Amino acid sequence: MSSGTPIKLPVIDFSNQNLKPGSPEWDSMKHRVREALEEFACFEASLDQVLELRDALFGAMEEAFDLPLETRKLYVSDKPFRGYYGHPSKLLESMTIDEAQIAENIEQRLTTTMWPHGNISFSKTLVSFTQQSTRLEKTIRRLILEIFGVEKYADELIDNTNYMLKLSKYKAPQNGEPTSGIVAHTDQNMVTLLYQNEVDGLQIHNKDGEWMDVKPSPNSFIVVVGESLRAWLNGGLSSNYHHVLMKENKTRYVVGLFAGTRAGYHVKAPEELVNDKNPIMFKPFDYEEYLRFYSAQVSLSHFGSHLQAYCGV
Ligand SMILES: O=C(O)CCC(=O)C(=O)O
Ligand SMILES: [Fe+2]
Repeated sequence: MSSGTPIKLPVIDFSNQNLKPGSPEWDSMKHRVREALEEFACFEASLDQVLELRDALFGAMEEAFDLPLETRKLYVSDKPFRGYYGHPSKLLESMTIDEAQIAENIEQRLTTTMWPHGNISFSKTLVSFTQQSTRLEKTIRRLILEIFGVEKYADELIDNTNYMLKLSKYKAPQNGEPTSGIVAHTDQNMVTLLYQNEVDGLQIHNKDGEWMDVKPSPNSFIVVVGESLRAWLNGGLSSNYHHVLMKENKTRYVVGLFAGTRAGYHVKAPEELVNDKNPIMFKPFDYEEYLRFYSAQVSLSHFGSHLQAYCGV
């Protein structure tokens, strides 16, 4: 296990809520996002507004996870969501929310699994967090599509997005030795945003295949490109190899927002990105169907590019 070298990822500020596509600020962010993704397949997106939720979010997670269960992961989706991400044994609750019912649903289905009598303030915090982070993700995806000159597909792609919120706790190492929190992988979805408490642990591969410690600021999300976006862009971006190594003697809490595509939507590179020099890399696939294949491969401890094995051309 590698101790890792500290790295400061490029930080791109998304706090301006009036940011308009086509404005000079938008164009300069686009260039910075492109540079960051080419170099690291990863960057920090800062959003000052999230600081208002920080104490409430991690405070409630500490309380909620302080129950007999070892690990708690909760899944929230803003559209009907079936299946799971990762190991089903770790799935505590899967649920759907829609704009109108978002607060009520979280209240009833999510917090009651942690607090038998509900927890209104935590549900409100989660609703605000979901709204802030999904909005940020959509902006980032628009910028990325523009980088590749295919922004005309942004609405369609975003409309076919399924969001999942995963709340995770990583226990401090028991005997002082660095302990694996999550094994090395690439994300299989489109884009992931990670928001953590003050305890670091995420490591990413740099271009030379060395592990780098990621140290995000309190107002930053770590943005990770997944395999589905790589496939949709016909290999235009790489997806980032990462894992979690727990080194500090403290508990780490992370909220991850996973943007994937909904069942029935075929992930397929637009024709603009396919030509003689860049032949199509993956056959069109349904993300949810692919996830079933992926989960089976992972539980058999098979490594390598699962997407390549599933639908590589
Ligand atoms: O906890 C983290 O920082 C990373 C989690 C992760 O990589 C994942 O859930 O896919
Ligand atoms: Fe991941």
